[in-house]
Amino acid sequence: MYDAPKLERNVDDRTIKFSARNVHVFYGETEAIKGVDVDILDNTVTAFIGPSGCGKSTFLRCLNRMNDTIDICRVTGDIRLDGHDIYDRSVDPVQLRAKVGMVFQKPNPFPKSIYDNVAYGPRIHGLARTRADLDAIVEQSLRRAALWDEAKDRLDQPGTGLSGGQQQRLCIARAVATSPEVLLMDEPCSALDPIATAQVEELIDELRQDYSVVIVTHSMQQAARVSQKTAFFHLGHLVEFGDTGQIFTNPHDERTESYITGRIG
Ligand SMILES: Nc1ncnc2c1ncn2[C@@H]1O[C@H](COP(=O)(O)OP(=O)(O)OP(=O)(O)O)[C@@H](O)[C@H]1O
Repeated sequence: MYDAPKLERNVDDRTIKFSARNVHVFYGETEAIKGVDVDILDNTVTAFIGPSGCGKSTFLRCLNRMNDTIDICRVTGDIRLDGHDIYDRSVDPVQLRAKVGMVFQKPNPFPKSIYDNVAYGPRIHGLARTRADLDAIVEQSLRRAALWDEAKDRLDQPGTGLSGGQQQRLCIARAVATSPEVLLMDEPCSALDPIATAQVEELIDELRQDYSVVIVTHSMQQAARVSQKTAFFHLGHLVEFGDTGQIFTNPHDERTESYITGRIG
């Protein structure tokens, strides 16, 4: 069983960041996402939950076109970011991914210094005119990722030399360095110990002041702790989407109830 979630999360009329309609995803002939409609709000943490293989990561990857990198994967339907079709031919997926950053399950810093890990995105996107600009972006990003104090005296040391939790915060700093509007997180704590997990969860709560955050998690406790909105996926369908408190205490669909009470999944 899970701990009762906090109920009131100030979910008001925030602006819609992503709007997805009738999204289907196929891997070859296999349909992994079967007609998903959802609106994802700004300044909100949205959790994607559901049993293994239900399509959470697949749908998450639609939001920054990471599925484009999988040859056999085909996405249909309409996904808009701030009203603009992200699958329009004029959209450059590299630019899109700067706006819609991603943090993966396993911390994956580049084999470079801490500084260069964070500076990488701003350099390739030409976001800094001078070294001082770049220094400022690196410092601000590390501060946002709650890593500055631990990293400031070792910026020239390899990112891979940090602890697992620090590496994940470095990956978050790297993602925020390109001034994204949305952060996608695919089980960002699954490789972390409980203390590092708590730090990253606290950080996620802070990040929503500036970003729309979407997190895939296997942990219902984590979804209840960090999110304001929860989407329950099952067999490629988005079965239920609503305020996190409602989903966990008063689910409307039987399948959601079965999952959160541990009967399926
Ligand atoms: N690269 C791929 N090629 C072929 N099939 C894939 C690929 N990635 C995912 N799938 C299939 O798509 C379906 C959804 O997988 P997905 O990883 O999105 O689910 P998930 O809910 O994120 O699962 P988990 O919680 O186990 O990570 C599964 O049946 C999976 O086998």
